[in-house]
Amino acid sequence: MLRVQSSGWQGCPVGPFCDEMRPLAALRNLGRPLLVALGYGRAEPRYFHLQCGQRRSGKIMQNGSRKKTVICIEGNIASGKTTCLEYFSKTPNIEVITEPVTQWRNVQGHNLLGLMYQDSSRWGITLQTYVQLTMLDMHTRPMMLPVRMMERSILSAKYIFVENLYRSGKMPEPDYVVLTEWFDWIMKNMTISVDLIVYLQLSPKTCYERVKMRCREEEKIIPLDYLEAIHNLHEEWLIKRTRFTVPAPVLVINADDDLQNMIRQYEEHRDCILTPDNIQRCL
Ligand SMILES: Nc1ncnc2c1ncn2[C@@H]1O[C@H](COP(=O)(O)OP(=O)(O)O)[C@@H](O)[C@H]1O
Ligand SMILES: Nc1ccn([C@H]2C[C@H](O)[C@@H](COP(=O)(O)O)O2)c(=O)n1
Repeated sequence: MLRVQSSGWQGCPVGPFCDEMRPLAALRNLGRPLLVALGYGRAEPRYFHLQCGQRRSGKIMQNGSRKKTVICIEGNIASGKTTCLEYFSKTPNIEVITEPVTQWRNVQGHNLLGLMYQDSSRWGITLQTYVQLTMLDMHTRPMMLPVRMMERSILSAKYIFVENLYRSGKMPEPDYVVLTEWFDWIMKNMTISVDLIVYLQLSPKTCYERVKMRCREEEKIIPLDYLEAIHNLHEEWLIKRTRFTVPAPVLVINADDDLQNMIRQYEEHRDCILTPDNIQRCL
C-alpha cells in the first residue's frame, strides 16, 4: 500500500550557491539574507528563498545549472531506512547518505548513543546537540550527483527525537529552548533543501521485532512504548500535520511488508521517488 500526501510547503528552492555552502562558510556569510521566515505561529516558521524566489517546479536554476534533487527517507527505528538506501544505492547517478550512527557512537572516544540510552535525562541533550550538527553537515555537503537520498533529516531529529525527550520530561525546558533556538537559526540562515520525504510507515511492534533482530548493543534496552512514542510523533508530523511544517510532498510506503514486497513497492514507485516532479502525477 502506498499513499502520497500533498505538501503544505510554501516553496524553498535551493539557491545557486547552496551546494557549495558548508556550516563554517555560512557563518562567514551571516550578513547575507538567505531565507526569510513567513508567519511564526503555533506551527514552525515556513521559509522562502529570497535571492532567487524560484518555485519548486523549475528544474533549471537561475545560473543555468540543473536542479538537484534531495530525498529524505524517514521512519521509526529499524523501519528499514538503511535497507531502502542500500537498495537505491545501486541506481546510477544517486548518492546515498546514511545516518552517521558510527560517529554518534564515537565522539573522541565517547559513545553518545549509548550514554543517551543509559540515562536519557542526563545525555539526551548531548546526543541531540551532536545529531543536529552532524545532520547539518549532511544537508550542506556538496552534491556530486543529480539525486541525493539521505537517511532522516535535521527536521526529524528536531520534530521527533528532541520533541520526544522534551514531552516525556527527559529534556528540561531550558535545554529544549536553546536547542530550538539553534534549530530555528539554522532554518533561517542555511539552505536546507528537501524535495521529497519517503515515509516508511509500519507498526511499532514490527519495529520492536526488527530492533531485537538487528541486535545493536545500545538499543537492547529499547521498550515497545518508546517505539510507540516515536511512531506517534512521525504520524503527528507527516500524516496529521498538527504541529510542525512538512517541507516537501510525502510519499507514504507501508513498510510492514517483507523484503521482497518492499522491493516490489520501491520498483513500482521508482519514478515518483527519484523524480519528485513526478509526484503530482502520483497523487
Ligand atoms: N522489510 C523487511 N522485512 C524484514 N526485515 C527487515 C526489513 N527491512 C529491514 N529489515 C531488517 O530489520 C533491521 C532494521 O533494518 P534497517 O534497514 O537497519 O532499519 P533502519 O535503518 O530504519 O534502522 C535489519 O536487521 C534489517 O535487515
Ligand atoms: N535524532 C536521533 C536520531 C536517531 N536516534 C537513535 C535512534 C536509533 O537508536 C539510532 C539510529 O536510528 P535508526 O537509523 O536505527 O532508526 O539513533 C536518536 O536517538 N536521535
